[in-house]
Amino acid sequence: MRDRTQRQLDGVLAQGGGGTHQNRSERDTFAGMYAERLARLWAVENSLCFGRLDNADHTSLYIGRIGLADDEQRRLLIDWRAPVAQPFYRATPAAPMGVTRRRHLQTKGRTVIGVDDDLLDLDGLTDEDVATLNGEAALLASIGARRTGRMRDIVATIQAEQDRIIRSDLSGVLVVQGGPGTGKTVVALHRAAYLLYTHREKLARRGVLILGPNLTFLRYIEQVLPSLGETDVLLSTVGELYPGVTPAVRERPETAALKGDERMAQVVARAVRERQRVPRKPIDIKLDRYTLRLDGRTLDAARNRAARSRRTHNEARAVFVRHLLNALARQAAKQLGKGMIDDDELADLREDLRTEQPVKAALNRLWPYTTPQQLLIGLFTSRERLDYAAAELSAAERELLLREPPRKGGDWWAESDVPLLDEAAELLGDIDPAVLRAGAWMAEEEQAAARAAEQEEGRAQLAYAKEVLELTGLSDIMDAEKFAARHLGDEFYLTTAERAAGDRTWAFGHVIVDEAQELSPMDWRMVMRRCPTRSMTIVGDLAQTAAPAGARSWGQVLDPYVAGRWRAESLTVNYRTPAELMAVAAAVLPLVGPGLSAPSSVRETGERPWSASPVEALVPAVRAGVAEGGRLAVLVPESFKDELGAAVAAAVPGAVSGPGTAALDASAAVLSVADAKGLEFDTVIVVEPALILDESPRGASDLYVALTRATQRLGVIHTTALPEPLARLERRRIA
Ligand SMILES: Nc1ncnc2c1ncn2[C@@H]1O[C@H](COP(=O)(O)OP(=O)(O)OP(=O)(O)O)[C@@H](O)[C@H]1O
Repeated sequence: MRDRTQRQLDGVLAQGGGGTHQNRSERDTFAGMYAERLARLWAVENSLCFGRLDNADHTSLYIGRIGLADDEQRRLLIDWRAPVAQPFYRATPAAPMGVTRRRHLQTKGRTVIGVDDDLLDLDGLTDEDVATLNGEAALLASIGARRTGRMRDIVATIQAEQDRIIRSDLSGVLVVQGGPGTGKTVVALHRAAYLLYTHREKLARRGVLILGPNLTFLRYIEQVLPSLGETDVLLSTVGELYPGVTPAVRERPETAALKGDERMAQVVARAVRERQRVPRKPIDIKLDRYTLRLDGRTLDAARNRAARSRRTHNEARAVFVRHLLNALARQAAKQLGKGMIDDDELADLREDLRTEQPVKAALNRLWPYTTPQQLLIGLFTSRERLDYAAAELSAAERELLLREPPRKGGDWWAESDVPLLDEAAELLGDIDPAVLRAGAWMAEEEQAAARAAEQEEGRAQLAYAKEVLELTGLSDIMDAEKFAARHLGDEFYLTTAERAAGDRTWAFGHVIVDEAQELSPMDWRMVMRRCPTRSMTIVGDLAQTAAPAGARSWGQVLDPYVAGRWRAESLTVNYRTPAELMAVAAAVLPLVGPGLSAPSSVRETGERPWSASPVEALVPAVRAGVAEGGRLAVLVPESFKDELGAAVAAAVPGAVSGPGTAALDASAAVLSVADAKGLEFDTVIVVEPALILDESPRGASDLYVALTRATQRLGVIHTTALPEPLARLERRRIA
């Protein structure tokens, strides 16, 4: 199939760029399609075939990452998402679904290196055999394996409770609550692949959005989907959802919490109305031949008419302007000594006035075109505007919102601003493209930003062109720049996901939210706008909520949108953390809140978690941990991050400080708990748990998250006394 696709692609590209526009665009479409198919076929190389089902009727089926048929259309391999593959994940001895044996195949390249059977035909088996059957060996081999720094797919070992979630209906909102390590992330990713496979028609055009907690996490999971065979998926954080803004400012938790509060929707709405306020006193507009006056009544009438038009602010401006220009034209006619004038004359006068500089200036002041950025900067840097727009907040709260204006070249946006920008964009609406192009109303910096975005686009096109040429082996004979100019028109080369990423108003076919407990009410308003059909999968753990504006119950989050219409599933088995470690984490749960229960671990390792003092023992402990092999993380209080990061990175070869791709690939990384959200490591060393506990209002959740990141070994290093639940850890002397 690869050879055939490669030949098809070569054929299309060899035709060159001539012909009519339509010919070219058809060729481009085919080239894009073949290149994508080729990439997909290369991505399934590892464990292409991982299972076999032997049926009671003596037929067999092979299960794999994708489906394959031979030239006579005989099925060679069944895609894991196909309905006939379902027994591979669901059949049990009690309900064998027509299957007598399920075989897991382990392969290296094209060689089978092991098989592992579940016998589902129970004749001749003891009760004990029956109780333990369910692909345990394959599962245990998979979860006990060393971690690579990237999440792997689990198509070969999906468990029955997970399979039910993966194949659940497309429509409606599905909430999956599950403790740490229960596979929420991995199940959500497989669900995306399953839905795109099963509902290709519906979803490919609209795409699927997957939201994760931070960029490191997205790097951690991004390879899982292509290896499952999907490309119409946009991975993003909530902070990246507003095109053109990259939040980089860290703010105080109280400020973030307030900005996530749903009262902010009212604040933004009032800030927009503030831009439409008209003065009580009349305004005089001096022109060459006469002076015109706009009195309070005329202004009020124009404003009310614009408001009643129910258009967005920027769109309603036309209504406002037209009303005022009419009033001005009538006055001008009077002053020019014309008695009654007809509609045509009025229209001429109006158009003359429209281009008069003093008139333009007055209209701009009265109802200014406004971008979401301008609105929020104007609001948060002016006490007066805040007093007006945020009158319902307390004085102390308004103080939290007040900020210095942006400095040239400096970062200004924080993650919690993003849903506010989105809210503002909804109310402000688009600015007429002709006005935008004229650009005069834009601040110089914004014009520069628009130019930079254009250049960035050009660079992205070029990079893509190089990639295609390399993939197709044509890079020696074709110049990437020429290729980009000829083949990559405005839109052609964009996948659904890329188009969606650049469009704030894109409506996705399905939205998956991971670590959903962290989203604030304002975040949810934005996310819901991206999914008008409310076809969503929401996965999270209320015991892990760290964000001050995060969720305390799923009902509280969802009832405002889909009251009584969402369904809940739970995952109860922890595939990551061994029982010895989970016992320690579970002891911390009562500090998080009443009534929470920990998931049960699927395996024991015999490795007991330990504690050691003082903090100076950290470097030798990291060295010893690295020597044991695998990947290690040191999880520290936010306030110690830089200092301890620098110390460990300087003393331990291969160790890195802080999040990012480097942290995923390093043998040891020093991270805050927030950086480690959703990730896992072979060994974890938690530093100063008492400080992690005290550092934020949700410190207990942070500590719980930290203690559940390890797949093998856990240590705690401290100088400050240990919190009570950790007091009985086995003491270790670090030499
Ligand atoms: N059926 C399975 N087969 C093999 N490995 C699995 C299976 N289910 C989960 N795992 C593994 O368990 C680990 C935890 O999964 P995942 O990260 O999805 O959990 P999570 O519920 O999102 O955890 P957290 O809430 O702590 O971030 C991963 O390494 C994942 O690959």
